[in-house]
Amino acid sequence: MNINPNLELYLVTDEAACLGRDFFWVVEEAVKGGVTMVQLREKSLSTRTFIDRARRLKSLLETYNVPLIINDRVDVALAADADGVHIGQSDMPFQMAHRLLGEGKIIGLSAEKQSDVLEAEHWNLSYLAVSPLFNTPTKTDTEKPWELDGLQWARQQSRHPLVVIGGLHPGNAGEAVLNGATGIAVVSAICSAPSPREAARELKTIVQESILWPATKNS
Ligand SMILES: Cc1ncc(COP(=O)(O)OP(=O)(O)O)c(N)n1
Ligand SMILES: Cc1ncsc1CCOP(=O)(O)O
Ligand SMILES: [Mg+2]
Repeated sequence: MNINPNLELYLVTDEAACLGRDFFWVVEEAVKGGVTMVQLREKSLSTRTFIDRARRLKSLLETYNVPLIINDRVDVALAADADGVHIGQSDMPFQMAHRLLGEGKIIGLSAEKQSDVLEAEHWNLSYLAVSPLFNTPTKTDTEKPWELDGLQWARQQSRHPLVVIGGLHPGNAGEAVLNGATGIAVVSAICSAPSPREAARELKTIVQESILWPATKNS
């Protein structure tokens, strides 16, 4: 697996946000709309059910060549032969996760405050998540949102690709990229959309146009 994945549009799953629709249908529609990476984020499943879900998702995503990331759980990532893990500041430390996973796996880390960004310079991350960028009802146990000025600061300080998460939607995705994000991660903007495929398509277009914007603005 390429440990420098395409981060443009990163879907973080939440079955409760799928409005009663089939979880795998929602993810597959999102992938058909242009999602470039998927994180399986499960907070209440048993370990066995988590592994079963991860293995099924892995075989679905393989057919689209889209990497699967497991939230929090290095053991589940190993059991499902996922492409990597996402760890936060209260999860397994980076060095341990890296040692257990070995080379060739994607490792992403959440930065919730300035000292997290500075500390992360020591590690070979695949990406650093600026988390949360904006307030979001999807996750409320967070530090203060970074907002766009905080994102600009993180962009100046960090050598890593930056993913932003928290409150992203079509109305603010472009400004996130223009202020330093390499890509955006979303839960509700895709999982709860009437059409996850169309929502993903719209967000992907915005991100890609914003990446190109400085180069094309005078052409
Ligand atoms: C892409 C991405 N960014 C941030 C998070 C949040 O991780 P964490 O702070 O560990 O919180 P939980 O998601 O585990 O509740 C994430 N999952 N993904
Ligand atoms: C998992 C996570 N980590 C930081 S904010 C968040 C939730 C983002 O959800 P939404 O895209 O619905 O705001
Ligand atoms: Mg976590």
